[in-house]
Amino acid sequence: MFDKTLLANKRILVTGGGSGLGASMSRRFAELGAELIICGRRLEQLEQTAAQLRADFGGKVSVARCDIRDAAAVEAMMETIWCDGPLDVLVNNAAATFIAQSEHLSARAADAILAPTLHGAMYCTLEAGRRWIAGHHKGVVLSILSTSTITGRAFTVPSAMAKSGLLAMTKSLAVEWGPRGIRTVAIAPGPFPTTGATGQLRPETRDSGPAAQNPLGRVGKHSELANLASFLISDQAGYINGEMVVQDGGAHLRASGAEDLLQWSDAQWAAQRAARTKT
Ligand SMILES: CCCCCCCCCCC/C=C/C(=O)SCCNC(=O)CCNC(=O)[C@H](O)C(C)(C)COP(=O)(O)OP(=O)(O)OC[C@H]1O[C@@H](n2cnc3c(N)ncnc32)[C@H](O)[C@@H]1OP(=O)(O)O
Ligand SMILES: NC(=O)C1=CN([C@@H]2O[C@H](COP(=O)(O)OP(=O)(O)OC[C@H]3O[C@@H](n4cnc5c(N)ncnc54)[C@H](OP(=O)(O)O)[C@@H]3O)[C@@H](O)[C@H]2O)C=CC1
Repeated sequence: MFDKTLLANKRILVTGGGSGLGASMSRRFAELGAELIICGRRLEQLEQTAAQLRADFGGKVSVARCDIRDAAAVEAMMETIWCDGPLDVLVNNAAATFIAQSEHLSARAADAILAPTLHGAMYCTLEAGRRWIAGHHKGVVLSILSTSTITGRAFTVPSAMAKSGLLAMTKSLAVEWGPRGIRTVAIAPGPFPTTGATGQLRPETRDSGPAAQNPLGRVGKHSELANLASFLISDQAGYINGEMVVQDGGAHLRASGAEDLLQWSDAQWAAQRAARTKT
């Protein structure tokens, strides 16, 4: 689909690049010639993904153990990265969510979602952006958002709020940082099976799965998202700025993806709270 050198000479940080969609994007970027840095909280998971990428594609892949909720840790990670040269691309991928009745959300629960999803992505963007501007270096920020930015989404309100905030960041910085040579773009994926999404959104406990609800009758393939991401961060997309591309098979045109949960009984919600998974 792409020239094998599409991302040659690009140095890319993928937050949450050790697993899920972050790992799938990292894989495609490495295949297209990029140098990668992947970050997350679980060092062993990062090392395992990096070793596989090195073995498969032979390029340079580094890992950074970093909890992006911690602004000082993000700053330290960026300092370390810049010691070897500037990044060219930041992919804000790491995020958290779970389904819950909003009236049962404690402040700590709301913060557990907002902290990595909104604040963490913003810390990463500001740390990369200020270095690009100081060094007169071009950059691209790709943020992985959600169609909740268009529809809102019941039962995952902090996630919908965080993703909508990042869409505002994407549009605002397109204007503010565009003149500095920095593009900001986003993808709104529909359902793509991952351990994290399955664990937190519990499709197996819901009436009809995300594939059945989708106009195309299926969930997304990781390769589809990885290819879209590769295009958006490449120079071929050099005139796309401030845009969010929806990749959901048309699902959001039909419903937000949470309507089935309106039928849940109090007993089902109690069971959900009791069975909550932790990653
Ligand atoms: C493929 C299926 C798709 C079907 C639907 C289609 C629509 C798709 C659109 C999806 C949009 C976005 C998707 C995603 O983001 S998917 C990625 C999800 N991945 C993750 O969440 C991974 C990262 N997760 C984590 O880091 C943690 O699991 C998490 C942050 C969620 C919680 O861990 P943390 O250690 O921070 O939290 P604590 O255990 O300390 O708890 C803090 C407070 O939060 C409350 N809590 C935690 N989990 C739950 C829960 N499941 N339900 C209710 N409350 C929860 C916890 O009780 C604490 O509060 P209190 O101290 O007040 O008790
Ligand atoms: N899968 C889907 O259906 C959809 C996904 N999305 C979005 O796509 C992106 C990827 O989702 P998906 O792959 O499913 O999620 P996963 O839960 O599978 O992966 C999340 C990744 O983020 C990392 N991460 C989580 N919290 C932190 C933190 N505080 N600091 C650093 N890294 C962290 C995790 O690593 P570690 O645990 O080691 O920290 C993990 O590698 C997210 O932005 C999500 O909102 C949007 C719509 C649908």
